[in-house]
Amino acid sequence: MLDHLINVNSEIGKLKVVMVHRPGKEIENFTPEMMHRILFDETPDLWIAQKEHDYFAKVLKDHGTKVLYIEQLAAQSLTSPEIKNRFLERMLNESGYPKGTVHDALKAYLFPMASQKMINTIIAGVRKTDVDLKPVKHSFDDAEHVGYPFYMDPMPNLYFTRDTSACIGNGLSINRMTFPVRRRESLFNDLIIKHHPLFKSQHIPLWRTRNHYHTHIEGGDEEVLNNHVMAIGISQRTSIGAIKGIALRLFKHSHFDTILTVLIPHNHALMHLDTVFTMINYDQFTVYPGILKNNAISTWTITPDGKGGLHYQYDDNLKRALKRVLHLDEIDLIMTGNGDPIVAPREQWNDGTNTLAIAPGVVVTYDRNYVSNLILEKHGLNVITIPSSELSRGRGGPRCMSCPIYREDLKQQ
Ligand SMILES: NC(=[NH2+])NCCC[C@H](N)C(=O)O
Repeated sequence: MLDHLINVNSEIGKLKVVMVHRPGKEIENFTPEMMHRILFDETPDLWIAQKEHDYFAKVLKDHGTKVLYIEQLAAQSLTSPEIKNRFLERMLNESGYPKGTVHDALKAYLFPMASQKMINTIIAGVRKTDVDLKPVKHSFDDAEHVGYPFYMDPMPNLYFTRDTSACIGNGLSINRMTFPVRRRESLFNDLIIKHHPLFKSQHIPLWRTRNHYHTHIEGGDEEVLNNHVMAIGISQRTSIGAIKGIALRLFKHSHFDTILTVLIPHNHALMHLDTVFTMINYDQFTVYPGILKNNAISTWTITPDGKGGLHYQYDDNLKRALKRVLHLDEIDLIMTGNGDPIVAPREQWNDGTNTLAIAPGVVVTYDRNYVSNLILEKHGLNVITIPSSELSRGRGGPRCMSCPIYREDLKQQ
């Protein structure tokens, strides 16, 4: 048993413990007209997606990583009827049913289930036809939901475990997600950190909680570059207010003293910093060329101002900013799709930039992005590819599908 289970002081330290989610019924339990709202661009084939995810998990295990499943951790955290009841009430409340007839019917349907079945059912979504409740005809309260098939929406994005929480140092950022469809996911992280036997007695510091209603941050934007420097994307999913909040907390209560913020286009394709920039070795990074207009990009380096506030240093050159904060003489920015004007956007769309380092210079990538993979190999990376035809339809890659909990500290920091 590791003396403290959360330890992430880099993006590249050997990955010892990771949390994932095996895609379930939730990625087939939606219609094409729901896709935009639930942040999907396709309707994946569940059976193949599960085979692909099992392959991903096996690659991690074969390289010495303990793979934990969030759905199992959540069920194992329901260690008493009181904890189960409190969790379900929070889930029903955030699903729109704080009380009333629908609340009562959903409670009667879910609470008697065994813990794992209840967790899996919540993730998969609850249809109106699943529940023993005859809707009141012509009810004004239901007027907006007539014909909508669900009482509780499915959670098809849960297999992107990177986003709802981020392990930083020995603590955790539990995230207020940007879009409603993903907001309930971090209830699982909250449950696990408070009640799972692996975590509850570890007094894990929280750098951010999900209880923020005007700011949002997602783990795809939170990159731990080393044991005192983070990179955080200013993106469609992470707001300035959230960055200021986590910076103040980290600077006051942790060994982190520098946050390199990177302004990226606010859109679905480039939704998180890790869709356009990842660290893969001591001095090597993947970068999507589409974020570098004439090689320029806006960055602000945030550091403590010595009076309890924040100091900002602007730089429009990513390479210069990275060398400065990481104290590196030279760095290797490896372009997605080898910088080709057609291949780069195409492979970025299928997460060719979204690599997962499992050790310095050892990366897991999607096999479909063969140009990006080849250029990584030419730059000396050990590239381990995984099948991805269905997993990629959720618009996330290997880094998105993994929440590192424990990485070995690097010899050289
Ligand atoms: N870290 C990441 N890049 N996560 C990708 C998440 C994809 C998911 N469909 C969403 O839009 O939220």
